[in-house]
Amino acid sequence: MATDYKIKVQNVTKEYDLFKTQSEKLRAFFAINQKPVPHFWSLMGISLDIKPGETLGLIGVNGSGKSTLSNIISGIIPQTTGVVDVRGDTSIIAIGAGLRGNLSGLENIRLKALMQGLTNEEIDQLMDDIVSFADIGDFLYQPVKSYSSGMKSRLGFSIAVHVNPDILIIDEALSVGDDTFYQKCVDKISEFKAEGKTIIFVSHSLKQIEMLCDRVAWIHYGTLKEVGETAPIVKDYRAFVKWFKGLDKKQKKQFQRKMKEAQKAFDIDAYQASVVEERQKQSPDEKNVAAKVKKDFYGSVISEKMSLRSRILTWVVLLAFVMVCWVNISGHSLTEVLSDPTSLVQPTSHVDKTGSLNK
Ligand SMILES: Nc1ncnc2c1ncn2[C@@H]1O[C@H](COP(=O)(O)OP(=O)(O)OP(=O)(O)O)[C@@H](O)[C@H]1O
Repeated sequence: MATDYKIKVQNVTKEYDLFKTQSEKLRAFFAINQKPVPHFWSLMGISLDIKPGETLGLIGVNGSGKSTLSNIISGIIPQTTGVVDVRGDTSIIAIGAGLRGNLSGLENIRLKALMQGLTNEEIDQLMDDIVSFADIGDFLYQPVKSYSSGMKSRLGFSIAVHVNPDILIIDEALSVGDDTFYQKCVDKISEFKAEGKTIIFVSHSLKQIEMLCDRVAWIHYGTLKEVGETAPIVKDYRAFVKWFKGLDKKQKKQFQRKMKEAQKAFDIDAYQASVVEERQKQSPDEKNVAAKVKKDFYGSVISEKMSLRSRILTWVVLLAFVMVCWVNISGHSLTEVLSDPTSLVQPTSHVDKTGSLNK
């Protein structure tokens, strides 16, 4: 069946637990954390369709959630709720995304291409093109951790555009290259556009956005503020930036604090209820709306937190493991312990060669 979208994002949220230490994280995992952990909602319900062959720009101030959204679409991180339907292979270019610091540039090319599903023969055929586009000279043989951000971006961009993805996601990767490389990238993006590929372009450069994007989504502190034709959205965003710049230092801080507080206080259940209400209003005859919305919210999501059932199961497995170890150490047989658990705390008795019972 033909589809009218290449990527569908519906009611997508992303929650982060703001743990202070690793042990706090571990205790929360085993549900033995007493202190409540503050939460932060990086995305608070984004719904958006991206059409096949379009270039969609993502704009917004620092920390608004652009990278979170593009990472969810490219499958790097899971969403907390919502549907993300991506119809094709994605390749993401962010500064250093997916590059392994301890491997050389050459090894990274092979690894990333293999991960994109290419065979070794296909990689061998592409290798010269990738190397020549990246143009990083002998650094190719050095570990990527020694690269500058510009070099990482060159390598990442070159790999991503040569593995021939259906969907290209470019997250700020053009902001760190020099002019020559920038032009090469723009030409490559235009080539992709002409081939009818779908592109998501994240950038703070409104000039680049205006030059490359058919439509723009303005992400504003975790919400989708506006989406539509490039010119009017960029105009509105410029007006917001001008307004913000006009505030004094204290007003700016206050505004940012207010927005971040709202992201901490976001109530996912209230949001879900509002989606149910909206859907009921739109289609009053539809049955089981609440159940359907619940399925849309959580049906395609692998929870990062353990459910009560999983927690109980984990504890049972752990206790069983400790018990088996204890039985082993104690010298009693398992059947003996199962029939009389108190024998675990009693000394082992055994029959010696003469047939007498020793304790
Ligand atoms: N792993 C994490 N743990 C906690 N908070 C996170 C994590 N990753 C991102 N965030 C928070 O989520 C919010 C959105 O971050 P994101 O990187 O998506 O923003 P952005 O719009 O891409 O910002 P920028 O323009 O600066 O790149 C930020 O407030 C950030 O601090």
